[in-house]
Amino acid sequence: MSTVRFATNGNATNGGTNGVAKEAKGNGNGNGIDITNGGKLNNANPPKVYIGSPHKDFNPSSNDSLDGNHCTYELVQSVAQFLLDRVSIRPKIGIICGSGMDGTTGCLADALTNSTSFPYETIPYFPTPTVPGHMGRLVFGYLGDVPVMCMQGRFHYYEGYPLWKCAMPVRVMKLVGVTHLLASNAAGGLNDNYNVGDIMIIKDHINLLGFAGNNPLMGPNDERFGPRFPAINRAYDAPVRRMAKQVASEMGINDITHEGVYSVVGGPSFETIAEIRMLAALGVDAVGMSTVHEVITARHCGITSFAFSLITNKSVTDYESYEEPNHEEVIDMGKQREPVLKEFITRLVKKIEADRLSSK
Ligand SMILES: O=P(O)(O)O[C@@H]1C[C@H](O)[C@@H](CO)O1
Ligand code: HPA
Repeated sequence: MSTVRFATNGNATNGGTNGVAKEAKGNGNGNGIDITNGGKLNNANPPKVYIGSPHKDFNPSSNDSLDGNHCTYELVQSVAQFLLDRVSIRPKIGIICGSGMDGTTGCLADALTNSTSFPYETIPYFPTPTVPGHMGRLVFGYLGDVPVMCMQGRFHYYEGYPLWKCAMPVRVMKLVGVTHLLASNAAGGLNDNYNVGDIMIIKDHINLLGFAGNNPLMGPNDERFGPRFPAINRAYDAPVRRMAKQVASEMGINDITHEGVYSVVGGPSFETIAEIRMLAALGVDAVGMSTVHEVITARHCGITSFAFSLITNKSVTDYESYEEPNHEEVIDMGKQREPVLKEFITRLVKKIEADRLSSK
């Protein structure tokens, strides 16, 4: 595996030859309006849409930057171009590894061959993960002969990033050419039939953060990514879910594989007993702190999405219980299940690729 260390975050040192430094400079006044033209709109240089900027007048005076509260299509494009300039493979499948599956050793990303790896801090404008167990590398390579790009570590709302920024790498995937997203996560199991170590294929979600008025698509919308009001009722692709169930049968792990509803909470505190009981009453089978913002962002820009949870702990529903969930058990369970999950994902990736090529 080769590791690329070209530039520190936001400071591309390539002199603009790959479009990164050039794009990052914007037009000098930061709003896409040609001030040499009496402030009139210049059609060749339409105003930029500052995605994820619910603040002020959507007209930041500084250069485009992910440090502040805004981001543009052009900026995401420049990040994608930065990567495309440095790798030769063109993956159609993007993978996001959840807690415990993205550690330093034995993780899925290590299974990639002919790989090139970018620590997040070397990718312009990329956030950096702060959670133990989330390594923080973007790895391009082949998984069972299929080209993929793999996020070894993701971003959570509780780390302090707005949701659009947590999900920004999904938009980078889109502009790199990805058509299918596979996301994994660690989750607490609410369904009585689930055991620790089981896999839950996500068939739907309840976006509790969205109920509270927080969504990765909030703020101005750039139609080049997708529509203002995207449908999300078919977010978890049925054919890919069928393929995943087929994989589970082939691997002989049907008894530990389920299909269910995932709900996202903001974290980082785990849930109270009353909250778990409420979620169970709502029909939630597993609860976690990620994935939903990524899938919404992926569906918005037309990426076919699949996600699954590894049940790393059973949610506590009993006031008499002395059990407490903790992050260490989450990571331990991820490590224990690593070989099974690696096989599961590798086989699924092969099926998706075969299906993609046959339906061309
Ligand atoms: O990134 P995921 O959703 O796998 O991580 C879960 C949620 C928290 O980040 C952490 C709690 O232990 O695991
Ligand atoms: N709750 C929320 N997130 C989680 C859990 C949980 O019980 N386990 C792993 N991630």
